Amino acid sequence: MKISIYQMEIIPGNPPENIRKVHAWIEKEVELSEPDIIVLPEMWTTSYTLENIHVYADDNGQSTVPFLKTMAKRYNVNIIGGSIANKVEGKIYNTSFVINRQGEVIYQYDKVHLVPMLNEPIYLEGGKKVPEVFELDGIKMGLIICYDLRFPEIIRPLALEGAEVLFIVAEWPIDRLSHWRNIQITRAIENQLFVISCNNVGSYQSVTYGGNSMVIHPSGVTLKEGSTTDEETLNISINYEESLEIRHKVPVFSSRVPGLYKQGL
Ligand SMILES: NC(=O)CCC(=O)C(=O)O
Repeated sequence: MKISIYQMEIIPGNPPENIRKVHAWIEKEVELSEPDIIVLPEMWTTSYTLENIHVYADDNGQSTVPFLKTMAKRYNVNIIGGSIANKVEGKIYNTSFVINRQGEVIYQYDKVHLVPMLNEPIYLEGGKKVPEVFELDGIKMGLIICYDLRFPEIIRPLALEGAEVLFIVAEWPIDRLSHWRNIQITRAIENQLFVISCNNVGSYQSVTYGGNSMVIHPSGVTLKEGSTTDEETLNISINYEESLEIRHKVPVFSSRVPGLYKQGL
């Protein structure tokens, strides 16, 4: 499975220009690398321009989703569509869309945990459903959005339901880069799955975003990592079945004692 990750410098508050930028990147990337999956960052049409997000938000994804569907179908590629500010019935969600090679939206997720450090709860509405497993090319996967990474309770069920790959789309600030890197490695090890993340670079107002998009093997080894400051593309080919080998060697899942664990906390 070949994956291309766009560690993008997002133009703040300019959805049409960001769509043009992603369009050009996809065209070039498909020709160069022929990926099976491409991955975009969180809030890639606007960045965290939250004071004006009601102006920039996409109404029910109607500008962004048809664009992503066209790209997927035209280039025969699956798309983990980062996330966008998505206005639904007057509320704005941080929503991710997953599109298959046929150009169909096969999964949609509204970010559940809104990040107080970026004032997200003031401007956005949290999702009401935890992430679920979806399939691309017959492989089970999960997807979370940035701050969700700090909540292992929504990631474990994905692994228990068979996800072998976890995508993280993010706009993670440079100030907490060590958390970003270390928690991802921990999630890969504890859940014995591939972690594939896409962060942005660049700054908006006083926040600088820290890149370091990552691909982590289920053993915890970092296979690929972006720079902290530069817009770039990460290309990697993974064999998702290696997660099964790791699960066989260190059988964490069969050692679990769920009957003893506290529910609902
Ligand atoms: N965009 C985000 O959710 C940022 C998360 C963050 O800054 C943190 O968890 O720290």
